[in-house]
Amino acid sequence: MSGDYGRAFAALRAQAGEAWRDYTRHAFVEGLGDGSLPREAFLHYLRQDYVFLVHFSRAWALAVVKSETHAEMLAAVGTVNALVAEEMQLHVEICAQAGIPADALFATTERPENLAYTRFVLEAGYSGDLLDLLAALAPCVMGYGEIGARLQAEASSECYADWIGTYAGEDYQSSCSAVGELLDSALVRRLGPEFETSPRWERLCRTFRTATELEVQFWQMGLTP
Ligand SMILES: Cc1ncc(C[n+]2csc(CCO)c2C)c(N)n1
Repeated sequence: MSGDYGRAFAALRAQAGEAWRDYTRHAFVEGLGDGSLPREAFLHYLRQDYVFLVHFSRAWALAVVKSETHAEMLAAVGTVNALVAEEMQLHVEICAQAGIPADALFATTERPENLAYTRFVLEAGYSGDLLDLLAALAPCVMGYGEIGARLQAEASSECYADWIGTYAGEDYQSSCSAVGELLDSALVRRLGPEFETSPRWERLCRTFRTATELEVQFWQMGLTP
């Protein structure tokens, strides 16, 4: 169940092994699918996720800075816009319906698991190039694509159908494919067509795996409001 998110993603996902499974089949995820996730945990997750998206948008803005071609800039700036104008907006609306106003969202105290993840991603980009940054960003983007598509097919409850529908939807799935293409072309441009044989590949794999492990910690945090 890996969608068609490109060649590099398939290789990175395969080498992440157990961590990828722990992330995409976490108890929090299964609870979204069968409706057993307590509402309180979901709202706590959404509040934290709003703060996450603030920093994640900054990381994608850094991808614009680290781009070397117009095509790379276009892909990165498109993601910044989707995040700020759509995904963050969706969180504001869901939270407003649950009685959490927008200013309270922005003032949410960041949990350490949240801080660790986003600052790890930003640091990968600050001290590295676009490849280091994309290796840290990819688990988040493609993982939710994979989770959404699987839950859409398997979910046994309508409880979290909106959330599932957002990530299973055509718009989101095509943005995952676009990020997959960006990752493949950025790798070929910098490391050549046989990028898996480059001395840099192992470190990119490690960055991807660490970000995946931080996603697992983020779900775990969601279960403990
Ligand atoms: C902890 C956490 N991980 C991943 C996502 C999903 N996500 C974050 S940004 C983005 C858009 C493209 O980069 C998507 C789908 C999330 N919301 N929260």
